[in-house]
Amino acid sequence: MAELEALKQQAAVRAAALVQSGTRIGLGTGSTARYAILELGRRLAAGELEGVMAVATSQASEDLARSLNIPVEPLTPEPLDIVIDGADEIDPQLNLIKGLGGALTREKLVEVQARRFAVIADHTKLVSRLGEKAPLPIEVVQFGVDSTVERLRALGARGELRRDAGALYITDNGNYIFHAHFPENASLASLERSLKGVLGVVETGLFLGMATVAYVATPEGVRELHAGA
Ligand SMILES: O=C[C@H](O)[C@H](O)[C@H](O)COP(=O)(O)O
Repeated sequence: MAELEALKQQAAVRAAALVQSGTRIGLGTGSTARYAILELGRRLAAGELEGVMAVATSQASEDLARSLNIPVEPLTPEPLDIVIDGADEIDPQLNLIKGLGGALTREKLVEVQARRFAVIADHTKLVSRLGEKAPLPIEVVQFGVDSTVERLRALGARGELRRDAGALYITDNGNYIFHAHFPENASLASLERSLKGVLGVVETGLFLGMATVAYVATPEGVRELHAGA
């Protein structure tokens, strides 16, 4: 476990080194993104970086950034120079499953505006096919959730609403999360289109064609991955 934490940190530090003074950055969410935020805070405090502005993908990341004196602003239509975030699964095309930390909607809203979206992870997140290990988190509105879940099941989804310590998990946006499994042969693009068409679905954790680079830490070092390479 301690070894995986060290790997996450190595990937995060590598990506945080890409951030330059005076740029607009997006801060991801989760245990790996947390290391990147800590490293950015360290670089700012050390005077290696100045004049950066950040947009956070969750309240937790915003709170951490503020505690490190990283200036945080709301998301505006202005592009972000770089966004650094973790992932739950990464396929060879750098398509991702994200959202096991519950932040998928804000993450997608921020990452779609990134000039560069750097994914950071340890090697256990690499898969040959999305859905191999992780469920797909789907954010759904609370009102009428049983009806929305029924519509998801009609599309072939198996799974359950996420619960933490017995209670339904509520996102920063006040919604629930459904953790879904789909048949192995589902095409990712058509699955995404179908899910986005389901009444009651706010957003899915499929991040297709969005990542520009991935830094994946292995016991042999940090690998820099590009789509299809
Ligand atoms: O909602 C959470 C995010 O998508 C995370 O980036 C993702 O779950 C990976 O988190 P971790 O780095 O903790 O494995």
